[in-house]
Amino acid sequence: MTRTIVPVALTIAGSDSGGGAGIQADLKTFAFHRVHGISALTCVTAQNTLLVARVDALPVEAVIAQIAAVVTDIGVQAAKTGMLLNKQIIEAVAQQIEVFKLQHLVVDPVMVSRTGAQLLDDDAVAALRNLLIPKATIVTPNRYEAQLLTNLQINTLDEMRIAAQQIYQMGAKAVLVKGGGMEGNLRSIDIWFDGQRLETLKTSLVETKNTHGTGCTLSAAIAANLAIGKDSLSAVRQAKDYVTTALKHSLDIGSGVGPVGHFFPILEI
Ligand SMILES: Nc1ncnc2c1ncn2[C@@H]1O[C@H](COP(=O)(O)OP(=O)(O)OP(=O)(O)O)[C@@H](O)[C@H]1O
Ligand SMILES: Cc1ncc(COP(=O)(O)O)c(N)n1
Repeated sequence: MTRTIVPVALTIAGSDSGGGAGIQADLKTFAFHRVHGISALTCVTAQNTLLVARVDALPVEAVIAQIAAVVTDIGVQAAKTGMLLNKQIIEAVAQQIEVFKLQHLVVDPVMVSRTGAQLLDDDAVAALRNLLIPKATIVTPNRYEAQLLTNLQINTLDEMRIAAQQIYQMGAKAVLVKGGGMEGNLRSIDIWFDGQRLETLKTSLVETKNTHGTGCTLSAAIAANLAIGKDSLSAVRQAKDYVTTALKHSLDIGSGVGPVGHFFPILEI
């Protein structure tokens, strides 16, 4: 029997019981890209389209064991981090990335949910900045996260550009400052900086309130594209197109902020 060769991507993130963000969004996104998804769960949220009712962290040892189990046996072409919740988990994840020399790493510095809940402890921001961002192939802060990382106020495209350049100095190979949390037309514009190229990436603006999971979906799609072998900027451009399509097919479920439609309708790649 011949072995099927399939690209593999790892997500290290939290569970969203509502199925719109976190591990659930990541695995759907990997599957859409025909990449086999493997996962290490960091925490379990009781969450819906309205709120995050509760968060339970997994023991650090459980996070370490999951990463070790999948990486040592299955192997991985690209990885992403999402909700890491606390300093201890960030330290353990950073260490595992080093031990297993994980390449093609997308760091999504998840801090607050679309419904306003805090998803990262206050004392964990420094650990994220010092331990994880320097290991990132691409780091993908949204407006709020970029503000917290840089201590800048970000209201304009130029301020997004300045933030991207400052975050680049923290050691990531490339930075994508996302515009979803900006006002008006800036919502569909992201800024890319890799030390040389400062690019403005723009897609059509989708008018929908159902934007839950856009950031998780984007970083997972970037990781999937890296696992397939695309270069970083092409991986980001194609991932952004995928998120735009998923937003156009977002799901009006629940009574709050619904999720993007990862598969609806089933789209051709
Ligand atoms: N209304 C929109 N129309 C088109 N693109 C959008 C819209 N809102 C967000 N995006 C795009 O979605 C991607 C994710 O950006 P966003 O700033 O929403 O991330 P985020 O805040 O981390 O998401 P999350 O909701 O998962 O926390 C970016 O490429 C952004 O440009
Ligand atoms: C487990 C988990 N991970 C990430 C997010 C951020 O996504 P959003 O900002 O769309 O709520 C979330 N709400 N839950």
